[in-house]
Amino acid sequence: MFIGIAALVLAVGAYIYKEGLRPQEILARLAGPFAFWGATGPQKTITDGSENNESIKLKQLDVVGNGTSSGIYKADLPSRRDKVDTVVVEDDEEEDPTTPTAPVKIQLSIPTFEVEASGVQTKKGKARKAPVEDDDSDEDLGIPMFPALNSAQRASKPATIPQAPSLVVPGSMGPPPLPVPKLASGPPSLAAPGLMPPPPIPMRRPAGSSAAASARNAQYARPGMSSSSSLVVPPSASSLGVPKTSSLQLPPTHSQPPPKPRQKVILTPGHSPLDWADHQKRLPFVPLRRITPSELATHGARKNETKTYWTVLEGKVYDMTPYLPYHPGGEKELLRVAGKDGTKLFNLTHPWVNWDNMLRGCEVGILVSENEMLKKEVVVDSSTNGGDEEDLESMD
Ligand code: HEM
Repeated sequence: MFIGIAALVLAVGAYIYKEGLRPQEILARLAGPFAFWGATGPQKTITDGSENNESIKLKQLDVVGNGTSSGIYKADLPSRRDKVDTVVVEDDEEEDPTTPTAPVKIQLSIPTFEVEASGVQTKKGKARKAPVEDDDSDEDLGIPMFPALNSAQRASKPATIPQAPSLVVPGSMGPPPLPVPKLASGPPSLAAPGLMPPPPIPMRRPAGSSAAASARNAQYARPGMSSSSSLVVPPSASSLGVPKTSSLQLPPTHSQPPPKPRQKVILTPGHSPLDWADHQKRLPFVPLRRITPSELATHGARKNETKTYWTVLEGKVYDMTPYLPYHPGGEKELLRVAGKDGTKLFNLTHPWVNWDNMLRGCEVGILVSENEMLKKEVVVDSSTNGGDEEDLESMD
């Protein structure tokens, strides 16, 4: 008895070892003969289409649609297989071939997952051959169909994973950041963000902005930048808050008023400066004498019966009549000082001109006041000899 039981156990063990059955499969084999007890529908068997054509019993769990053979079946696989390409369903019942086929869903007991066989076709009235979804994971049934989120397989294949931040496993090395294209001569704002702040956006100044704003913007101008520096308005003392009476007042930007436009006239031929120099040498000598302002006035521009025009420069009286056609500024300008002292206006116009040398041949005397002329006349009358020439020399 004992030997018989031992032999039976050994035989069963050898069979299990030969078939490579798992515990679930063993239980399924043992419960197979009693499966019809819980059957809710007709019994079906499927074959895997392989050479040994091993049959698999099905237990219909649910009916899909009107087809009697369509539904969800529970299959008890007799053994482990690498692939089940084709499932042939042998129906016990006769079916109408014209009945539209419906998908057959097979729930395998080893392991517990569903194989959906779509497009089931009737074979010779009774048999059905339907392609079954390939089951490559039959050998590794305990491994999930897809790599787990924290698996090394997913982390080692960053290229196949979309670059979505949510799929990056914490703690693992994610894919390297995409290279950001940089322009060699582009502004810093085109570089990778976060390296340096973007440059300040140039704000357009409102019309009538103060010169202080220009001074603030001037600090961004590089020295030697003529384009920007020429457009920057130099700050004035008032714009910088410095009172005009303060000793810290900035020097004026313009030390003198802007020069007036040249007023040179086109001289007639033969009246150039060189011509005047030559003409001056040939002027007749005129003895110098004392000239009062009243006499000077008779040689003015208006009410002049003498038709000669005199002026006074630094106390010397000049007859500028021969110089009128030689004056580069025109006769009209020269006649403005006729009959009066023209020193101030002369120096305002062209202080660089050596008038003493230019008008040497035009000198007629010296300007004396009316009182001095009267005193001199008294002196002359009291003396026996006329001393006019001595007096003029002493005056010089
Ligand atoms: C009376 C003695 C004067 C002499 C000898 C004289 C001589 C000259 C000379 C040599 C120039 C040429 C300067 C240059 O090219 O740089 C000149 C220009 C001129 N002068 Fe006179 N001048 C006299 C009086 C006056 C007076 C009284 C006025 C006006 C009120 C006047 C108005 C001018 C003007 C407007 C120019 C042209 C300046 C310019 O644009 O270049 N001048 N004068």
